[in-house]
Amino acid sequence: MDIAKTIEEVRKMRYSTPGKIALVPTMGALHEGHLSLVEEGYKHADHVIVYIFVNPTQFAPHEDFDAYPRSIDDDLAKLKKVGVKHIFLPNIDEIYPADGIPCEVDVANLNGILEGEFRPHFFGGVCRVLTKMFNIVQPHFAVMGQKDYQQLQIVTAMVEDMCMPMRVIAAPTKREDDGLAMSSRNVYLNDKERRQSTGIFKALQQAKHMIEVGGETDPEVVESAMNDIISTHHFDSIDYATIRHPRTLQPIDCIEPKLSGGVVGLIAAHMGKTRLIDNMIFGSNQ
Ligand SMILES: Nc1ncnc2c1ncn2[C@@H]1O[C@H](COP(=O)(O)OP(=O)(O)OP(=O)(O)O)[C@@H](O)[C@H]1O
Ligand SMILES: CC(C)(CO)[C@@H](O)C(=O)[O-]
Ligand code: BAL
Repeated sequence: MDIAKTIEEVRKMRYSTPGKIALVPTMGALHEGHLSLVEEGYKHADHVIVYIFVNPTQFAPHEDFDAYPRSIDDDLAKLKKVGVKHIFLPNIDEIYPADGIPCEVDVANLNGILEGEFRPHFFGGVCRVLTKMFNIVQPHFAVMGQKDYQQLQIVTAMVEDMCMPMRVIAAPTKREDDGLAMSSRNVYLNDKERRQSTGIFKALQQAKHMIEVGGETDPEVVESAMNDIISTHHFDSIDYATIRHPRTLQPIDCIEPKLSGGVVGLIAAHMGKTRLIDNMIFGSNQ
């Protein structure tokens, strides 16, 4: 495995590697969801570069930057097993030099809502680090997970609107057998919380059934059912459980079954000290 630690090293790695390059951005603590992004990368590109960087600018001071799970040796072993040969593992100073003058990258219509309302630092930090990483590595593709649906829409919009010469590829959400979306933060859940946490998937499944089988068109009726299911699973609080337009992420008046791309159900809720998010597309094939 070739591990680049500096911008100079990763550029050298990237330009001495012929063919198409897919970049898989991660914050480490890798699970099968991340490995599925690698697999997707190899469908489109000759080489996959994975970066591992816990990005400080997307965490608010009260959030879990220090506690965020870190397991570099384990991560590298997992990547080796799925055939990844190119890793970028920068330290914080390499990406955010102390004498750098910070720039903001703002996808204005999408940054302030949903996740952006509850984590105001989040998308500014994500867009900033990804702009840096995309410019550093200059890949043909970046592979990102649908689990972080709003992040995927924002990064896709950023790449398109800023005419970055690359394409964002969306990879489906990998789930545990009981439906819980895989996430690095799932390790925070104790056994009881882990069992209750399936409430989010169950709420999304119920919404899917109401829309696709029951023909429900009123978003408020579906949102109310999702909230009820999450509440019965003893979540401590719900940040949102909502039905939105799949690209603009704006609220909709009516769930129009023929709407191209369907609608998206998005949930963020707190189970103990763990904040979980998930989403599902409904009605896209009708
Ligand atoms: N279950 C999953 N299926 C597919 N992709 C995923 C899954 N979980 C995360 N990803 C994707 O992996 C990339 C890196 O995400 P990240 O390192 O934050 O992992 P995470 O599991 O989402 O962690 P966190 O618990 O911090 O949300 C993102 O593009 C994210 O959407
Ligand atoms: C895309 C990302 C790696 C940027 O730090 C992060 O937000 C994540 O892990 O989803
Ligand atoms: N999975 C997105 C990274 C974060 O929640 O900080």
